[in-house]
Amino acid sequence: MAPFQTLRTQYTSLLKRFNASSRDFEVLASIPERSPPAKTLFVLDSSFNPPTRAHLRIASSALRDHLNPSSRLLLLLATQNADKPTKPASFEDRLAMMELFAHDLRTHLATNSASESSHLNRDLPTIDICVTKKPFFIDKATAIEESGCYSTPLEQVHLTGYDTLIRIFDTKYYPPEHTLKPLNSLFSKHRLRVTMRPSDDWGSMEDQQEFLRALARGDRESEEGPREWAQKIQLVEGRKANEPSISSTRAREAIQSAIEDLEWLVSENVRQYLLSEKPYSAHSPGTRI
Ligand SMILES: Nc1ncnc2c1ncn2[C@@H]1O[C@H](COP(=O)(O)OP(=O)(O)OP(=O)(O)O)[C@@H](O)[C@H]1O
Ligand SMILES: NC(=O)c1ccc[n+]([C@@H]2O[C@H](COP(=O)(O)O)[C@@H](O)[C@H]2O)c1
Repeated sequence: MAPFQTLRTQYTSLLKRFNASSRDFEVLASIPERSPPAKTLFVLDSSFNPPTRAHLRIASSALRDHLNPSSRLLLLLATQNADKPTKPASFEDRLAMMELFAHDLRTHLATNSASESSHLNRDLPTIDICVTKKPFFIDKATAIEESGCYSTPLEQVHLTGYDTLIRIFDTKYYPPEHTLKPLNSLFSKHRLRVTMRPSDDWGSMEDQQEFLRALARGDRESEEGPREWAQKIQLVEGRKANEPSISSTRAREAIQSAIEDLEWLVSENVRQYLLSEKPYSAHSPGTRI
């Protein structure tokens, strides 16, 4: 692994090249660099601000469930968000942390799968560090398809949390008709694997399962969301009831006021980067407001 500052400098120039290009999607790095052709793409789209152990669980559980030597994981950073304005850390810090997270994830998979399945150790998935300018899932999926980086047709499995599923199904994002019809381009070829995220804001596990049952009953057909789409969405459990909830917000708060909590909020190399490079400090070279 390159030293932190080298990593950051590398991503600064890769990002500059991407921003200056007309491309909507680019693979900036692959870990390891050489890899067999992919047959299924798992896509974890996130702000990675910073990457957390929740992201680690989402990705590792998907990769373990669909064990296949030709599975590929894309860690996808969107440089434009559908709702949130850009805030620290800088994109180059986030990309550096994504690469460190990719190493942590591969170590986690190797360590935790040894007794369950010896072949995963040999065939740890390749992880691509990617960027897109597209904030919406329908456009991200098309940008990946059209990038020429992967053979086509190739199924994408987008890994999201329940809060993101709700926003994918919010017609406010689809002008001018404001129906669910634009999602057809996603569900005709691709799938969602959604981790439940019970909370006061998003409801209990039962409430979250009911969302999918309602779709399967045809409750969204009046908005042009056919019931068959429910078969393309897999809901999986996230944290156990007795485990604390993890989010990037919580990790950012821990940096300010409870630095010891970073141990269970983020993976080890990401923690080391946060402690050494201080990407959320007001004096960080890349801080963006
Ligand atoms: N604890 C979690 N449980 C389930 N899904 C999660 C969890 N944390 C993140 N995700 C999902 O991972 C994806 C990327 O997450 P995102 O970058 O928005 O993280 P976040 O922790 O929600 O960020 P922030 O706290 O900065 O709003 C989203 O689809 C989100 O729903
Ligand atoms: N309808 C959509 O496709 C839709 C809606 C809201 C957010 N998003 C995206 O989901 C991702 C996660 O969003 P947050 O970082 O706001 O949780 C971001 O890339 C964001 O742009 C997509």
